[in-house]
Amino acid sequence: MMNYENGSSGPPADPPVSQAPPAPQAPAVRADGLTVIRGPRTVLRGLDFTVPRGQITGLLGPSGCGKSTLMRAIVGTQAKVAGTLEILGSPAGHPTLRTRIGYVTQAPSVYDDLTVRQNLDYFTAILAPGRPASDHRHEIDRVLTDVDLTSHADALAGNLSGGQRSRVSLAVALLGAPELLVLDEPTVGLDPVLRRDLWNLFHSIAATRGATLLISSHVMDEAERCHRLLLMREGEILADDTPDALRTHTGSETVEAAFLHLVDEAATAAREKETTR
Ligand SMILES: Nc1ncnc2c1ncn2[C@@H]1O[C@H](COP(=O)(O)OP(=O)(O)OP(=O)(O)O)[C@@H](O)[C@H]1O
Repeated sequence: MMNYENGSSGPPADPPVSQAPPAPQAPAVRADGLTVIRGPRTVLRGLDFTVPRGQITGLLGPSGCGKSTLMRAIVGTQAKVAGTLEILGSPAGHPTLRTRIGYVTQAPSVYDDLTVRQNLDYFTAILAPGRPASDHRHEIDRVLTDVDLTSHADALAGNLSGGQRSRVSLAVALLGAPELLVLDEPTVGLDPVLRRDLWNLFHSIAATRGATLLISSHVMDEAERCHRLLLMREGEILADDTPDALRTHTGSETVEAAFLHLVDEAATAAREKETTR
């Protein structure tokens, strides 16, 4: 005999298809005790941080503090990585991440003797081997529009300006609509107008595609353009916060002043630790 609880006379209504709450989406990056050794040096020392999805996180710190090393670890090209490093819910370097991450290194990786479109054709063929070129056309047109290079599609990459070549590299990274874009100092050496245009492009990529961008820079004024910041120094994370919160917590007017405040604070804490030994 059926036993209906709650006093109703009929059978219970069908349960919802899934009563379990949706699993929270893993952050774009989760690091726990992340340590990297390069040659004789410990370059990253036990980093703990997360990078949320759908936002622009700036990775800022002086030259040599370990920004590129951290990015290499995130994209899975760095050896001697210890601790936990999860990217989009999978361990860094997992083969399924290859098409989900776009990476632009400091040196634009484009072939000078190919046109912009030929470069994109070539990299698309690597990303999706075996697909006929006609299938890629729409996507290549889309990334050319994204980086505003449609009118230079048939120019030889070797004849482009530095800023245009950087944008070709970015277009290559955008192929396949990756969920995470890792950009290593993409604005270095560019004039202020190009830098502004690139930052506008980064914001439009985050807003229209919902992509996560991790962008390194050693120019502190670029910090103000990020949703969140990871401030690094000598292989450690000094702060992980929004630009507003950083300024407020340190009583500083600019992120640069906040950074210097945190450096001084860390030095004082280290001295105190030393004298209490
Ligand atoms: N192949 C290597 N072997 C040993 N040490 C290395 C190697 N490559 C880099 N390093 C060291 O690791 C540290 C971090 O370098 P990394 O390139 O990550 O810094 P960065 O913050 O990206 O610097 P920049 O802003 O100048 O690009 C530096 O002190 C550097 O000397």
